[in-house]
Amino acid sequence: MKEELDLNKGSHFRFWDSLSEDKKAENIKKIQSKIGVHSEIGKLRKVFLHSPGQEVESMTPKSASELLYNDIIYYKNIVAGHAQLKSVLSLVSEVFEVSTCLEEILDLQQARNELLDQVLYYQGCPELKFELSEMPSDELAKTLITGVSLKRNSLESWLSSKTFSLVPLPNMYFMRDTSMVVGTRVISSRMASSVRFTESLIMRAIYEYHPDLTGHGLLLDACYKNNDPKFTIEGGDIIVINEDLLLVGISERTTTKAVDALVDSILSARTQEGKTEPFNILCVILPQERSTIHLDMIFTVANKEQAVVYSPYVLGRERARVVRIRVKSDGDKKFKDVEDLILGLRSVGVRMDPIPCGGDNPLHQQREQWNSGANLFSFAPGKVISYMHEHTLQACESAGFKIVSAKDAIKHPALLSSESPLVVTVEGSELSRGGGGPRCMTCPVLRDPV
Ligand SMILES: NC(=[NH2+])NCCC[C@H](N)C(=O)O
Repeated sequence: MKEELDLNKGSHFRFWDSLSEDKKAENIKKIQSKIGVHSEIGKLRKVFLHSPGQEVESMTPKSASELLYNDIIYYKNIVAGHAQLKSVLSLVSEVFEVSTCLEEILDLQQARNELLDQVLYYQGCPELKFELSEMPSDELAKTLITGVSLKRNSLESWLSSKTFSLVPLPNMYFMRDTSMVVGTRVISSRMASSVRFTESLIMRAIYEYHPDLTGHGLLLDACYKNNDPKFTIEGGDIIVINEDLLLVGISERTTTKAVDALVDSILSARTQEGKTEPFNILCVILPQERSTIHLDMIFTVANKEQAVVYSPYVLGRERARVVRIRVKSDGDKKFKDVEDLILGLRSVGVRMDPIPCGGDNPLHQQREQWNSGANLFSFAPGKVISYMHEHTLQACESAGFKIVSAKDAIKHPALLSSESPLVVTVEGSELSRGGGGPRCMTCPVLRDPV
């Protein structure tokens, strides 16, 4: 961001920085009931979702790829699939709709003012400030997500190739990427693509001001570190295995620079919390391809010792390189290449048996992975939500999971508390064309310990 605007004036986070170490530790205890994610599978208590709206229809075939979509998609066709996801999650957890939280913080004058300044400055349309600040909060929240068309009221705008002054946010329903809770703190993402930057500003403001969430420090404030294109980090690349182990994708979206900074932030957060045991990060160097934008496109945890994987990049000859970083509390770091992700996990005491996305046939593997078949979301140990991919579901069944459709689960919620591992399937043929699956659409805020 350019220099003139003081983006660090956010009151809560600045206040946090000024606290003594003892006060920070006290606050961390208080916030533990509000936010906390120490695994991928702990019983879900709070989760962010965004039910997609008209913003998804803002793109044309020409702009789709720039807006990070595989194709244009139709709002009507994705509503049902997303509603199934939301209904299932509402049966097991509190669901925060982002637009509602946004609306609520926009009632606070300071939050409204700061967020508007940041978004309009970043999008290069400060002239909209007056018009937008006069809007009621619900209308403003909607406008920030669906955008404002360019008014053709000058020669410059008449001849402009732009369609919008304030660009819409069609990727907003991929909640996973723009912020994340790791342990008891938040990482505010720095998006690799500018078309998603406003989303991360919105999420940062929500964590800063929303009464149900505020009260913690930021683990990494990457959102504001936006002068350096080599410093980007997105939630789809961060997988929390346990309190002492993270998996990180080094990808088109998450850079080594950002991960180095993350390691240092975790180290200082752990020091504040009085933790003395070493922690590990397994870094998976992903191929820079459209279908592997994030680590969670090739690996998601489905149960205590089971993960759905895209075998070619996790286990096969083309497998991704994996580097283990072991960090001691005195700051000593050891780097080591490990054989593959599964063995890397073993090397730090975690067993994960792979369930192959698409089964064993390379054709099915490629087709189902492309449509986010390896991207499952766990709402409790052994309870996952997946799109309907025939061969992946068969592989899950062989690995001991029962399959239940979201429709049936919504009609008979008792199905969700079955003893056996469960895959709940949602209709995703159209949603997946936005480029992600159930894990990408969810951002857990609070989970029980496993
Ligand atoms: N965690 C994920 N895999 N997210 C998928 C995000 C898809 C979105 N269209 C993007 O490219 O940013």
